[in-house]
Amino acid sequence: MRKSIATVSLSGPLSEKLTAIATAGFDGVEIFENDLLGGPLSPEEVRLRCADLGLGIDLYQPFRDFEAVPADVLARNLRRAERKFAVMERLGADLLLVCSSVAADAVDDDALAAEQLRQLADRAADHGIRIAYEALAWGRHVSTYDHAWRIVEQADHPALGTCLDSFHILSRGSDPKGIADIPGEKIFFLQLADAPLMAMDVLQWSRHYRCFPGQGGFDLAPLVAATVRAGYQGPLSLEVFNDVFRQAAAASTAVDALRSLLLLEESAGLSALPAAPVPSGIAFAELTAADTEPLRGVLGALGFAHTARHTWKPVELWEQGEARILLNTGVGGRRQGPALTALGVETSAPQLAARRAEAVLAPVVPRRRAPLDAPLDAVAAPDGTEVFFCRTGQPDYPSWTGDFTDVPPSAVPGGQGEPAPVPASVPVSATVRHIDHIALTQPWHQFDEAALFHRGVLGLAADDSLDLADPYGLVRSRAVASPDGGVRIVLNVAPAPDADDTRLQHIALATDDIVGAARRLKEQGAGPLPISANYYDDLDARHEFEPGRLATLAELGILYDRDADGEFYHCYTPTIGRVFFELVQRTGGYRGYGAQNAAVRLAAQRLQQH
Ligand SMILES: O=C(O)c1ccc(O)c(O)c1
Ligand SMILES: [Mg+2]
Repeated sequence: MRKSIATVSLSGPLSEKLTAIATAGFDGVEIFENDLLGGPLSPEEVRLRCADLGLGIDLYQPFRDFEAVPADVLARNLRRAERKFAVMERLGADLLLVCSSVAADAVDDDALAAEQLRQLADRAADHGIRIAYEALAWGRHVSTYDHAWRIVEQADHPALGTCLDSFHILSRGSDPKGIADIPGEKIFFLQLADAPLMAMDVLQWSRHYRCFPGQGGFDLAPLVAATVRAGYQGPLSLEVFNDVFRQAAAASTAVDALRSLLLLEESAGLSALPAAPVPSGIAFAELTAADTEPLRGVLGALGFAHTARHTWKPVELWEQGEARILLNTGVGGRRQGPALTALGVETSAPQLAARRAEAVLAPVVPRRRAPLDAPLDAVAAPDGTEVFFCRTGQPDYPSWTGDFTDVPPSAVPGGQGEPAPVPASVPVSATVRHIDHIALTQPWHQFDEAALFHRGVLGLAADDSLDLADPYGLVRSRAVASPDGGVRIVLNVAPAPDADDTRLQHIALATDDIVGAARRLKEQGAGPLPISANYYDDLDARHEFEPGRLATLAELGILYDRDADGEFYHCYTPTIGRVFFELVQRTGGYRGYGAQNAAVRLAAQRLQQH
């Protein structure tokens, strides 16, 4: 279907918004009046600019507080409307959105509202303009879509129809099924916005927290499907009022916006995007640093071995069980690091995954490949992390590991090919099994975008967003995971718009012997991060442990959580650059991340930094 977006959804001056909207690939725009009023471009210039960019002006909005008023007010409102019709003619726009009145002088009289809207439509028609009447969720007398439709029906004018807005409909808990009762040709416009589920005043909710479809808690697909089933043939148009998007870079917000519409169309059964299986695991995590020595030390202490190196890139492969970590010293123009710059996801169909990613506007990472390298498709996540689609060690597809040559432990100068020497008291058997999850701190303005990206590109499901207390602010956190937990990514947004290079990232490693692994770290002088004794007093108050257990946890800085499904033990290495490691042990069916302990961990990390 045709795809449009209201200019209010993006930051910047109108001309920049229009460029971003066209570049992302939209077909049309709703011109939000304030964007015109404050700008230097005349309506004719806006019209030309849109034409040059290949954008249609699908709607001009909003026209407020028109209907159900005393006669003298009506006369003034009609005069006001005539002026707007003139602007619209100069713009070349032929659809005006009229929102239900919030004015104190509006009366609760549907027949009067219908009669006055009919008069408005009659005058609009003289200019070749149509009117789309929309119920604001906080309208004074008209606040539901079915009520707005009844008035439109009563007015019975060909130039008057209704505008449906998913936010107003779903925020009030209205059932979109009733849309089926509206003749499709009387639905003049469809505006789409999602929002996180919140208990707050609906006007504030709408004006500050709307987000793109798929980023909030509303179920938009049935609403869109019902509207299309009713016979609606106009555009799917995003109208998002959001405090963060108002400040973010318009170009990336516009791409995020279009991606949300593509995914919504897919979930409403209106289009078929290339499908791909959900990834089954994390193939590798790649850390980039000018100096990888401190990371090697920690990896050794964690029980990893340097097993192979890339045939021609400055990249080392470190392995333990199914956990694979790449150390890349080819920092190029990038930060000195260390930083987590890439991750590989394990998929049965890497090419399908790449095709889907591209179809949902994931930027494809240009490949630098030597002729014999395995084909490796990668896309960039919103935070710049490269996501590679991998099929590791299977006969039916070239494995990325084929680009690495084994490093015999003895051949590595300084013995770096082996795990660091371990005192005899510590069992040398590897206890890390695989990468449990990866935590990526997102740029502050791309948190919602990141969750939708991982859902739409990788097929991961998003948990609810959580607020975690850091001594210097709140960290918002949202996990995205595959249904079986094979791939888990935790997206965090830092408390303050920190400089990029202070954004922390971490790799969590699954072990089935957290105490052994933590003790080994301790004996190697690589952690674990000390945790306040007060935490263990509280743990003691909340849970009963077998004798000696709590003391062991406290000694090794191991945090603990429990839910109805199982238990969770976790501890941390110190932070190196932007990166730290976590060891986790899950028992039973525990699926969380120890969010309960996040504040204590964040406080301990802050203490370590100072
Ligand atoms: O918040 C508002 O006033 C407003 C204006 C126009 C709309 O289409 C809308 O949904 C809300
Ligand atoms: Mg609206």
